Amino acid sequence: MTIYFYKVWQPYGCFSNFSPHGIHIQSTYWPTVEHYYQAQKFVGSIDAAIIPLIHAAATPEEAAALGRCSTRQLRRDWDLVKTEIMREAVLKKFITHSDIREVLLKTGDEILVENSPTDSFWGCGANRAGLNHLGKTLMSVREEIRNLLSLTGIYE
Ligand SMILES: Nc1nc(O)c(N)c(N[C@@H]2O[C@H](COP(=O)(O)O)[C@@H](O)[C@H]2O)n1
Repeated sequence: MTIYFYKVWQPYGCFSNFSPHGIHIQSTYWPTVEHYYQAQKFVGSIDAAIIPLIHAAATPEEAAALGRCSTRQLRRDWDLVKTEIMREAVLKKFITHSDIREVLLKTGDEILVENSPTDSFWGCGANRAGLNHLGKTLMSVREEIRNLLSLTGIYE
């Protein structure tokens, strides 16, 4: 059975990057993965001044709106690095928060799909044929955590 998720208040909402699960990365605390991901778009760009505003955004929706502003210049390598940046943040989220780690592990080998009607890169898009990179990232993180647990048990 494929598991579809999207909004935080829907089933499996903890898989959304908008879920309220903070992460520490390189000594900085980010309130959600979405805050971190949107801010990384501007590292090293001439519009890097937006980063503290994204960091301070009251909600992930606000962080996303700031990061999606089309008049600002993204870092040049964004398309090359964004999937690895996302993977690092999502892995950190599920290593940090044991309750949602259990939810992820309990999905077994089910296919996970971000059911975004508007995003066919991170999600499946309106026709459900999109690339689903967030779902793929979650499945890869699930596998990595499973392997880490079986080797060391360090997250117990
Ligand atoms: N608009 C919106 N609402 C949500 O609740 C979402 N989960 C998403 N998807 C996330 O948006 C991010 C991609 O943003 P960019 O298009 O690269 O600015 C990514 O975290 C998706 O999972 N969107």
